[in-house]
Amino acid sequence: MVKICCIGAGYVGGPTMAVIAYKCPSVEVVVVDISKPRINAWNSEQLPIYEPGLEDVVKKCRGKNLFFSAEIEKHVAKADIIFVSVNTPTKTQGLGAGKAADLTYWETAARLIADVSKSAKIVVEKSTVPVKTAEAIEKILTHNSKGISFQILSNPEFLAGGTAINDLFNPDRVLIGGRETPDGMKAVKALKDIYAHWVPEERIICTNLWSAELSKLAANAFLAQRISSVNAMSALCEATGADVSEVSNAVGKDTRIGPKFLNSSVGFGGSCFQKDILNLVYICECNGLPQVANYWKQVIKVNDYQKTRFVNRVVSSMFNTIANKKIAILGFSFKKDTGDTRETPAIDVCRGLLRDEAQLSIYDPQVPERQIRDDLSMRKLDWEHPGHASSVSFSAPEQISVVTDAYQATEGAHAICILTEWDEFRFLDFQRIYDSMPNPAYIFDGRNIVDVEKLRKIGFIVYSIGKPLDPWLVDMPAVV
Ligand SMILES: NC(=O)c1ccc[n+]([C@@H]2O[C@H](COP(=O)([O-])OP(=O)(O)OC[C@H]3O[C@@H](n4cnc5c(N)ncnc54)[C@H](O)[C@@H]3O)[C@@H](O)[C@H]2O)c1
Ligand SMILES: O=c1ccn([C@@H]2O[C@H](COP(=O)(O)OP(=O)(O)O[C@H]3O[C@H](CO)[C@@H](O)[C@H](O)[C@H]3O)[C@@H](O)[C@H]2O)c(=O)[nH]1
Repeated sequence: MVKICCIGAGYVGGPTMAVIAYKCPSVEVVVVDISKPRINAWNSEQLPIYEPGLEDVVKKCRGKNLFFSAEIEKHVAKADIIFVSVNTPTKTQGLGAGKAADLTYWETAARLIADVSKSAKIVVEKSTVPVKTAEAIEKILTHNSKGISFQILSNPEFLAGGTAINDLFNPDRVLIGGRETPDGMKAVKALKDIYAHWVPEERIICTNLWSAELSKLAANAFLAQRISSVNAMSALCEATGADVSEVSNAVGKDTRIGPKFLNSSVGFGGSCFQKDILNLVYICECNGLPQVANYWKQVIKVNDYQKTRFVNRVVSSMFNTIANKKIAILGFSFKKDTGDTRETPAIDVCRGLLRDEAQLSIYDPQVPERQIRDDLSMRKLDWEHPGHASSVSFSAPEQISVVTDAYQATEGAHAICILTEWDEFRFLDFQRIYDSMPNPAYIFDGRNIVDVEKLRKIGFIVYSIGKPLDPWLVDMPAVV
């Protein structure tokens, strides 16, 4: 029986390994983590992450061929294939701070593998890492390994939050990079055989190591660039009377461009896009390519601009003062169907509103109050000026209340900001909400999910990103 061990039981390690176990009953999969609470949660009724379909898959395999354990050394030693799916955040200090990937967790994992291994291993980079990381890992393993053979593969993950299980069941592609030596090719085949249990062969792409590592960063950069492109257009739409949805539709009909990922929004969030682009920028700079670095940096700058533009729109529409006004925040996670708040645009938008002394009443169907409060009070790295002590933090707990339904959040509010596209927000009783709010009652839709005409008929002043402006907003002072 092939034995797989995955180091890192997070958003990627957990779901990915659960699907491998589910699709390959003849393979034993153990997911290990340094966080005991996380492992306990994986072994409980309340899984540590929310993903549609995940619970079902886990329950079908857990205790049969899928195990979660904190005994890292024991399971690493026994495994044939070791996936490393630890976090690779942006470095916050030292060389490359604000851009480079922090590989501390990765290096710790690699050293542990070298220490405890007594037989040949295939080590798979599942985390997103800078190009050439495999070379560094190879050095750590071979210099500490008492002659044991290690093959390093790059097998980046492309799942998206909220659709992880579907993405893993039906991936557009599985990418495997390996050394072009007989042993390297043998290792690639061993991993390919795992995925071949359910992924059609033509969707399993095999490349050299560096192409696989770079393709992951490139894919995220291309995706984020599409969003920044459409968000940049949204500002121009508002200035000219064009409608960004019509523009996206017309542009996306070109088969060379395609319709996906052209939804204008308050900005992209999530743990990957910003981190991976900054990582790419750093790699370009290290390779003497400042023009290429600046090109990609602009994707993040436009994203920051979009969030600031949204906040300024709210403040300027409300006579430049929101001090002590109640503002309802609907949605805090970085997208619907996930409780993940990493880099969610809601953090920056809420902080912007709090700085103008608003009173926020926040509701999200999946994010717990503790998480929201931590996110809003945590110091946040200013990626452009990482050396500054100004990595801003915010703490004014009395300005924030976190509530358990949308009607509670909106009752008595001067304005509503929709920051996540949860389906339930489309079906709210907006007449009831309007009747509970003082006049003028505003809705700022950062996800373009409401029926603007219907809400204007009720009496709301509605702002939708990139849509023709409400007559009320036309003469308000320009934003950023
Ligand atoms: N979240 C996503 O949707 C996504 C998608 C594709 C790729 N990725 C990449 O996958 C990697 C993991 O992301 P994630 O979202 O799962 O992170 P995560 O923070 O949710 O999980 C990482 C886990 O690794 C554990 N860990 C860290 N060091 C360890 C060690 N030495 N030994 C054992 N456990 C250790 C942590 O305790 C944590 O539970 C990152 O490189 C990320 O960029 C993430
Ligand atoms: O048209 C769009 C599409 C997305 N978004 C936003 O973009 C962010 C990221 O969304 P998405 O890409 O769907 O989720 P992630 O979980 O961040 O997934 C991305 O990042 C992962 C981690 O690397 C990759 O594996 C995935 O392929 C890649 O899509 C979210 O805030 C979305 O609301 C938009 O604003 N407009």
